[in-house]
Amino acid sequence: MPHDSVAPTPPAHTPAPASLRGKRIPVAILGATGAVGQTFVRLLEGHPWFEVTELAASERSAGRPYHEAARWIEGQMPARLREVQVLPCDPAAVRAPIVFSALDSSAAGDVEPAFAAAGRLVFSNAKNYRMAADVPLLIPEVNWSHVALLEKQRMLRGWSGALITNANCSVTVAAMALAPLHQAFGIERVFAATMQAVSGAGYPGVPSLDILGNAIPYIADEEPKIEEEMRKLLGTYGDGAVTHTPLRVSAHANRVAVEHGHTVCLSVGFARRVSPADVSEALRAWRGPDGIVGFLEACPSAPARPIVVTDAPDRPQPRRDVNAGRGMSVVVGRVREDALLDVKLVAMGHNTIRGAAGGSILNAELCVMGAPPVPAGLLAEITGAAAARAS
Ligand SMILES: NC(=O)C1=CN([C@@H]2O[C@H](COP(=O)(O)OP(=O)(O)OC[C@H]3O[C@@H](n4cnc5c(N)ncnc54)[C@H](OP(=O)(O)O)[C@@H]3O)[C@@H](O)[C@H]2O)C=CC1
Ligand SMILES: N[C@@H](CC(=O)OP(=O)(O)O)C(=O)O
Repeated sequence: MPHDSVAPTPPAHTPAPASLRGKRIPVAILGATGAVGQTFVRLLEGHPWFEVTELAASERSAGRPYHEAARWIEGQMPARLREVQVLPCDPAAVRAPIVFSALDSSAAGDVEPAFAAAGRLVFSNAKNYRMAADVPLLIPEVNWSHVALLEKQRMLRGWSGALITNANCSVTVAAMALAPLHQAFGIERVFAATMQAVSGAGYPGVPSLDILGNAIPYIADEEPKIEEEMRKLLGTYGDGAVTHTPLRVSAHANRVAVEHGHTVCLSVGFARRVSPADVSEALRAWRGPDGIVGFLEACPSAPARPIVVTDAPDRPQPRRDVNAGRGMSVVVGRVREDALLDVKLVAMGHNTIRGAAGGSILNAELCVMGAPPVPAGLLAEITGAAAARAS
């Protein structure tokens, strides 16, 4: 299939924004021992703008060298981090101005606001604050305009830092496929059935005897998250708030014996007559909102194409397509007429890269670039305060 399907590698050496003055920004990873935390470590190793300087996790891991605290899942742990001592998730112990959170939701609720209150720019993967009215829930190509919420958030909460969230991994895959169609034609109804990889359940996750040779038609809390987050992601920003789109969404969430890559089968009903050919054309042309395409092109983690459309009758497949765009592209195929709604299609994307760590890193890259409407001076304020703390 003609797409840029390659294994994840450190990002290309994109020129850094002038504001960095040749220096990389120190970043910390909270929840660094887990499946998403380790994906952050892998993706950030060799990153041209960010340098992982601190790793934090629970009290069970704090004080131990990283190689002892983390059971490394994929490839090799970067040698330079093996002996780094894991810190507790406490802003008094972790100094970096930018914090990537891969925390379990049981910890994220208290820890993430504590870091934002302590002047850090927090990029969260946890579910806790995604639906809060003053918290941006971002997929850059889908709804970057929602980052404008930060202004209100910092004022209302009195935070010198800020909190930005990522969407649930299944809804990320679905929303990337639906956003171009919603913008072009207006979607009224969506039926979504997922087939979700085991890495979505974290480490150690689902017991092997439950999942091998099996499919489990239940993932706790997943279906309401898909339905609600979709309406916020596809909503519009104006006057300091995001208006959720009045889309009717019905989701079925299933766990399958796949390592990485969430597949979502979608049937879509539009406000007007739309053909499969119209859908394919809109998906192929889509790059995201005009205002940020130039910024995205300069981001080391952005894929050349956010959506890769395939005409092959049996794709996308996680094993073959999950690393498209270094895990940052969503692959869409099987676009065809639907007897119940209008058009149906299949979307698949990497759950721990686009659906989690890679998505957060892309959000951070756009903030570093100051891609509008990021509040003016946000990064300078946060890194300046960090420099003052360090001196
Ligand atoms: N896996 C995926 O595809 C996706 C995951 N997410 C979300 O990302 C987050 C991380 O997921 P994942 O990596 O899969 O989960 P894991 O269970 O693999 O990792 C959880 C991490 O949280 C840490 N942690 C747990 N409890 C505490 C605590 N009380 N205080 C501090 N740290 C704690 C763990 O540290 P320790 O090792 O010390 O226990 C570990 O580092 C979750 O919120 C998840 O919902 C979002 C999208 C996709
Ligand atoms: N529930 C997802 C992963 C996840 O952690 O989602 P969330 O961050 O929305 O809880 C899965 O199992 O594949």
